[in-house]
Amino acid sequence: MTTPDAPPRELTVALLGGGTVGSQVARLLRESADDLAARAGAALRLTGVGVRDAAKPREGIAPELLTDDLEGLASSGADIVVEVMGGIEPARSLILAAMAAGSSVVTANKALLAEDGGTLHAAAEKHGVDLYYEASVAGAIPLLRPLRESLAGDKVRRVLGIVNGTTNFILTKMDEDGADYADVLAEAQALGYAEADPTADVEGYDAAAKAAILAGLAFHTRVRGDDVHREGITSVSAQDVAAARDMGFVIKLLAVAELVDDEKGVVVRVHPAMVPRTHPLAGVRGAFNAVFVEAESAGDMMFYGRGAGGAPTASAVLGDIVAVARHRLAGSRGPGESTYAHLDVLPIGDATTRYYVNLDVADRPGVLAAVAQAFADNGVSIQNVRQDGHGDDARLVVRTHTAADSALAATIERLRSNDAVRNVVGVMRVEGEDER
Ligand SMILES: NC(=O)C1=CN([C@@H]2O[C@H](COP(=O)(O)OP(=O)(O)OC[C@H]3O[C@@H](n4cnc5c(N)ncnc54)[C@H](O)[C@@H]3O)[C@@H](O)[C@H]2O)C=CC1
Ligand SMILES: N[C@@H](CC=O)C(=O)O
Ligand code: NA
Repeated sequence: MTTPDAPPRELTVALLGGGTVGSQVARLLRESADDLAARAGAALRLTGVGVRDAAKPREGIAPELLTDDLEGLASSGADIVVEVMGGIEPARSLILAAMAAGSSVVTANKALLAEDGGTLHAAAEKHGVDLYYEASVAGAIPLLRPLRESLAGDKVRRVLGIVNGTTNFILTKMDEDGADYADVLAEAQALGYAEADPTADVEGYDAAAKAAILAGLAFHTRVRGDDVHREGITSVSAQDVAAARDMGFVIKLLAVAELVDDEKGVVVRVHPAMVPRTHPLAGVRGAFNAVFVEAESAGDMMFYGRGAGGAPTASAVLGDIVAVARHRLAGSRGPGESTYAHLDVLPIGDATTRYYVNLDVADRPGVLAAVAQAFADNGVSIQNVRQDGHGDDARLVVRTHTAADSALAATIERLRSNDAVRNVVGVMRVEGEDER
């Protein structure tokens, strides 16, 4: 390959964070310097890497670049400040200080964007700088720019997918190897997929933050992480995984954001769901992510790729750095926040989906009819029932047609109060059956 002519200018880059992602960003800035300069239109010079312990050597980062003075680095007036440290504070203050000093910001921090993205966007607007965050959702996969730019002329109705690599890695190993949850989590941590506190992954907070960001971009409204209905995977047992497998399903942690109520509101939810093994999401294994976007004119689209890990995430960060660099050279900015739609974020009860309900019931006449009545009285239509007797008890597995979450919740409450229902063994939403 020929080496391009030396670019006429230099832009400075300050890096806040030198961990899994930051170290890969530093490596790519160094190893791909010539290509990046040719693409951006200026050389990109790394001026410093902010870390907790600047005395600790980091492979691939020159020791003189390391600093624990993150405030000084953030407000140094670098052309681009890259925040890959994570957490709410001091990341938020450092980003705001960087913008006040005239720097454009690239961040991978979904927790912060979902908590207080409005403040960051307002500051970017005020100071006339860019705020880019492709790495914050679905790692390497180009997803936010397509939503923010390519689909700006369409109307998105639904976004559904797997957006957390750690939990998908865990669920895949549980499904394929019958692996133990704790061992798999440790492996995901060692591979650099998990958050600093992996509770964020396994309890669904990370996916909820990403769902909030996706919903905001897809529907031009503001959604915060706290608005998202969230259930993690900690209550998914090996038995649940095996039962799903027996029925031809796989359990995935899904993030769903959809327009509801005649498009007056949105429901945004993160929870484990059973997906048919024939569905494309079932084949998304390990730390890969996949997101379906349903838009009015475009129809259905699927975005697939690596959702976690140092190098894949750094790829998305570098893409943003080049975009932001081009804007600075042109004296322009990318698109700002678009929240003109002001949609209500509605409760989970307004969501509609199918369900799988697993019950232990007394094996005596009339029980099946009573169970069916509980569903019927709450307007939940049964798709099929499987009954296996064992001793005095019977196991009933009920699959429903599409129903409101509130109706299903009322049905379960009614079943729990029925003496003949000894135990509600499992309740799980079923997604992706319609496409079969
Ligand atoms: N690891 C991954 O696969 C992905 C991570 N992200 C996001 O990227 C960001 C960074 O993630 P990782 O690199 O995995 O984290 P990490 O824990 O490996 O690295 C964090 C870095 O920031 C520094 N840091 C953190 N808090 C600091 C403080 N208060 N003062 C000084 N230095 C501090 C640490 O010293 C370390 O160098 C997070 O926002 C994470 O959510 C996004 C997509 C994927
Ligand atoms: N912990 C996250 C990292 C990427 O966003 C995940 O597992 O997906
Ligand atoms: Na992405």
